[in-house]
Amino acid sequence: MSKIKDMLTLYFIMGSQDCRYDPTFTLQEAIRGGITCFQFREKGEGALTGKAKEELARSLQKVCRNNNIPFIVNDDLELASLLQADGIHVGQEDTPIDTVVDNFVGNYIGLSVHTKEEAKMASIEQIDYIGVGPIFSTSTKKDAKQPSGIETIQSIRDADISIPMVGIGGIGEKNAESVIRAGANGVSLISAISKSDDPYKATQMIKRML
Ligand SMILES: Cc1ncc(COP(=O)(O)OP(=O)(O)O)c(N)n1
Ligand SMILES: Cc1ncsc1CCOP(=O)(O)O
Ligand SMILES: [Mg+2]
Repeated sequence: MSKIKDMLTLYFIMGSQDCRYDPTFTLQEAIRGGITCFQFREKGEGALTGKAKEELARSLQKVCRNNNIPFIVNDDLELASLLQADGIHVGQEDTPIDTVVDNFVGNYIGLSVHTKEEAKMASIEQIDYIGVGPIFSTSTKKDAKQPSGIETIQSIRDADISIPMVGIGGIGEKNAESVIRAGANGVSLISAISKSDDPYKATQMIKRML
């Protein structure tokens, strides 16, 4: 399997606003449990901004570096460039992909898509993977669209779009396998790990399903 597909297997996303415990501890436990990639997404109610956001990003990046886990920054092209992150993830309403391609020198560019039509519109040669969702209902992202179900993943694969893909939104131990069966290369998730009372065990349980 390709390096990027391996990397996407268990893609953990979080920011301080999502965590039950200290974010650095949460990330360390998730890494110990078997995540394969991390996205720093400091966003929403209670999120840090400015220097505090940058400092947290730097310390989480250090944890990733020490454990050979790719460190991806959500939305913030300036921060991703400043930190020389491994990747950046943007959505349909974020910085346009052309601008990201022209300004970001890291390895990976990810794009969110909600439908098969958006996946078809994506300039596949400019991006490394897509994040498809929300698949199931989520209370983590307040402005999330309606959940589409695993059918969207199936329909993207049926349309012969073979780009590496992760599902996102409401994914946990009970439904992770169905997302992979539908054709995704991995699952990305926030609360199933970040809000768990035992992030290490929660990660392990999900990893077993993949
Ligand atoms: C892997 C992955 N997939 C999708 C998203 C969602 O991105 P977006 O729609 O831009 O929403 P925000 O996360 O920015 O609120 C993601 N972050 N990661
Ligand atoms: C960032 C994002 N994009 C679509 S759903 C979502 C939130 C996923 O969080 P959770 O895994 O807690 O449902
Ligand atoms: Mg975004």
